[in-house]
Amino acid sequence: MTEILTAAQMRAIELAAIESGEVTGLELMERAGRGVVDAIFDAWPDFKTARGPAPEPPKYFWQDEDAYKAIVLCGPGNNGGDGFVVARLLRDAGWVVEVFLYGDAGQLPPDAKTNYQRWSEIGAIRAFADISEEILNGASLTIDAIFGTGLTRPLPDEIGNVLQFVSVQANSRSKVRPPIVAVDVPSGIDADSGRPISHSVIENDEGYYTPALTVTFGAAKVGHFLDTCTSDYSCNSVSDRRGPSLVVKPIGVEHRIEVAAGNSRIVDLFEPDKARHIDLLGRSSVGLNLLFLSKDRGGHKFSHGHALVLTGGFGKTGAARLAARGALRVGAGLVTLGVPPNAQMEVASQIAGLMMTRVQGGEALAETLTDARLNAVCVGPGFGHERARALVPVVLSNKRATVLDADALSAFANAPEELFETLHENCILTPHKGEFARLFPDLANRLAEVPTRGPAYSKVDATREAAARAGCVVLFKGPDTVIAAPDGKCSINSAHYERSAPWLATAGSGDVLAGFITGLLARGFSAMDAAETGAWLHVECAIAFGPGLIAEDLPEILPKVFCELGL
Ligand SMILES: NC(=O)C1=CN([C@@H]2O[C@H](COP(=O)(O)OP(=O)(O)OC[C@H]3O[C@@H](n4cnc5c(N)ncnc54)[C@H](OP(=O)(O)O)[C@@H]3O)[C@@H](O)[C@H]2O)[C@@H](O)CC1
Ligand SMILES: Nc1ncnc2c1ncn2[C@@H]1O[C@H](COP(=O)(O)OP(=O)(O)O)[C@@H](O)[C@H]1O
Ligand SMILES: [K+]
Repeated sequence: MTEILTAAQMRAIELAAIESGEVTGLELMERAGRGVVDAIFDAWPDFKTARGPAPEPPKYFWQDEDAYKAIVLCGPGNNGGDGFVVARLLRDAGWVVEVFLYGDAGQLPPDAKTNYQRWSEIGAIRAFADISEEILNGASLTIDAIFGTGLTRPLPDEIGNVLQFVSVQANSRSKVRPPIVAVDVPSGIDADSGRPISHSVIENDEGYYTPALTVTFGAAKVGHFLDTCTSDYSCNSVSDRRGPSLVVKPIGVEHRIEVAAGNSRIVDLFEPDKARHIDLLGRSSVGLNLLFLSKDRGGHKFSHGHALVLTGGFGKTGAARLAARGALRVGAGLVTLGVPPNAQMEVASQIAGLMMTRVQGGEALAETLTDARLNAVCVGPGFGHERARALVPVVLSNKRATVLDADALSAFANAPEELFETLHENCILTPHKGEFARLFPDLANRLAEVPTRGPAYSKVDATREAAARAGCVVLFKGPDTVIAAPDGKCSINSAHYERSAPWLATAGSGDVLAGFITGLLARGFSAMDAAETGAWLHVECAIAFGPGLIAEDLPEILPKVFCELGL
């Protein structure tokens, strides 16, 4: 399990470590700064090997035209303190370093002030007002140590303007610009929601600035995997991989995080509500479920579940066929398509391993569902609103494990409460952003408001509220898919950083996801386990296939993914 933390949780863990006497705040800051410099050298090995140790006297640096140069932007809190440590360590490694401080040095918190003073003994500190385009462009690297987890309100213009410039600089596709390294969190982004706290920089056509590398400490923060924090504009990628990188550097508080993940005492110290924990899906978190994906050696098709995927009418059956193929590939023993008579020929001519049965209206569906072996249903892809309004209530009244996707959601835009009343705990709703807004307009509006303070309302908050209201699992799709259960259990399936899978943005990929989840329900997975495992496998398939992916490829690459997982 990879637990990711809110800013408040991280602060509590840091405080507990300091109060226990195990470590001082100053030492944590030193480790954090060291972690940033190590991550920089890992990401760009040339930066380490091309320069020797710092020669003396310091003024020599300013005359050394070949030395790498870093601009370090320090803020008024401990994030700025980390920046002073980074400045000192880079200087020790032979770099020319220029440091800029926002705010009054006299107001710095104690550890940051100590590091400010240490830097003052060896280098100059200038005000933000002195930053120019020329200075930023002349650097090999810019270090953003302005704000981290302590951002609480909109950025002052003085900082916003610098970030505005930095964002154009970092995002420019036409020119190679110096990369930006964010310390802990890109400044201006709220660590809990991944959203920028209001400033004109967010209006920029180029998007918010994306650091080539973000280095965070102890554990990743929830916001690293949500919303704007994951936007992928940077052309200054680390080494040969596309897109931004996130590195988590240990600073010695990790055992507390592990204890926290184990829900033992320390967790109660700072977060009594265990439903506030958020899991980042990874191989380890779905590992146990993967064991159950293997088929029983002595089993037969009926012992692996029978999924029913309902299709739309003539010319509209492709989406359900994609879902059905996904359900079969993921391991359901049998998959039957429930087809209206006008689409029978269309479907019959395009399937082999799948079965088909006629489902015209509610009565026929009720009759079909008298077969108790049909233990999971997928309803919605390519369905049409009329058919959805007629059949969804029948599906739900039969209390089968059910995935509701696409039109099964949109058809209830005018009366979401009607739908919520009939949902049960074995249901999963899989809305994309538009479908989510139709069913939960107030939550979507809240999510769309420009935040003016941190912690900002997040996709995690919205999905949790939606799940509680609907009374079932909600899987809110996107590159930052959030999955929540009514009891508050929540996870993020991130398709970012090393799991970046933009090829999933292709027609029909959501239908296959609905099919994967339905297949897992047929295999007996609980709603939450099916949603998490299905979503995780979906991204794994996209990564395994790579560029050029279309929805049809997803089920076909699944055997390779299974094979690599050792199934
Ligand atoms: N947790 C850990 O284990 C470790 C954490 N470490 C580091 O500490 C960082 C957190 O430090 P932090 O709490 O001091 O917060 P930070 O982000 O520096 O900013 C707070 C300052 O900014 C100000 N301020 C806020 N918003 C503002 C705005 N819009 N415009 C203007 N000012 C604004 C705010 O002012 P105030 O609200 O108090 O008036 C306060 O002065 C964390 O990200 C990591 O880098 C490591 O050193 C060691 C291990
Ligand atoms: N940029 C992206 N990176 C990763 N996954 C993405 C991206 N864009 C979309 N997805 C995923 O692709 C799927 C698209 O589903 P959906 O919007 O329902 O499309 P469709 O209705 O065409 O199937 C979702 O699972 C979503 O999480
Ligand atoms: K920062």
